[in-house]
Amino acid sequence: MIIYALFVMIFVKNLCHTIKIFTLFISQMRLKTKIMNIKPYPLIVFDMDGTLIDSLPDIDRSCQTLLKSYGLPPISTQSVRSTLGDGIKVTIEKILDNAGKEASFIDRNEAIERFIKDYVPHAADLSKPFEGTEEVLIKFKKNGWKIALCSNKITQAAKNILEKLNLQSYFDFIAGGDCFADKKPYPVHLLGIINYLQVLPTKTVMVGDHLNDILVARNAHITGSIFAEWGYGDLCIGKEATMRARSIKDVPIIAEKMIDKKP
Ligand SMILES: O=C(O)COP(=O)(O)O
Repeated sequence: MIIYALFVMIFVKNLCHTIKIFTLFISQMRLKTKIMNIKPYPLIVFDMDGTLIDSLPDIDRSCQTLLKSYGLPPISTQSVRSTLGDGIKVTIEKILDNAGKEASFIDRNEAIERFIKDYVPHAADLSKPFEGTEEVLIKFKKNGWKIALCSNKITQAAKNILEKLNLQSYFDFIAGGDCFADKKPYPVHLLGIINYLQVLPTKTVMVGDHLNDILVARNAHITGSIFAEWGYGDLCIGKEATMRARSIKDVPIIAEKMIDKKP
């Protein structure tokens, strides 16, 4: 009887051990499959304002409408342009901070809401893609690249613009500044896109005209960045980028050179 009980105990112990090994084996197989599923597609990530789209006219119009609604005088388009890059919230704060004493009592949150209400539905009334944008997107698609947008704009505004300009279908993912826990230059914005598309940071290139675009590429440790010299940013930002491009039409050839396309 004792010997029989001993046999049962040994059998149960071995069975538990076997189950443990089997579970470990299954989880390792799952991990291997997940790693193998990461596709070798290269990814090109574009900033929007001043890189793909000349969006300043609509932003400027909504800024002037906002100032007028508070009885404040208009400001120059150049001043509006200098506030771009960190998203709408920062743009409105900067504009009101520069509007003098009369603007100091304006509730910033209410002003941002007022701006969004006017801007989002009209974000593409006057905006146009920079010359060559569509042919560049077609070229990337043909060459087997994934395409994403990484903008500090509100996602809905970015989508409205791409839809109205018939460019939305080229994008595998559109991530505005409200898409992840933080926005450019924080790496979570770009890494969120990379993770969503299941591609590799080492096969990703970021294109942009603002320091945030160059810094997000650096912070996310991707292949590198291309500074958009045709955009709204100061040309000296180009020194911080991996490469520079004079025109959007030069981007595909530069990006191809930056990426090692071997699997
Ligand atoms: O609207 C902004 O301030 C910035 O937008 P962008 O990231 O597309 O340049």
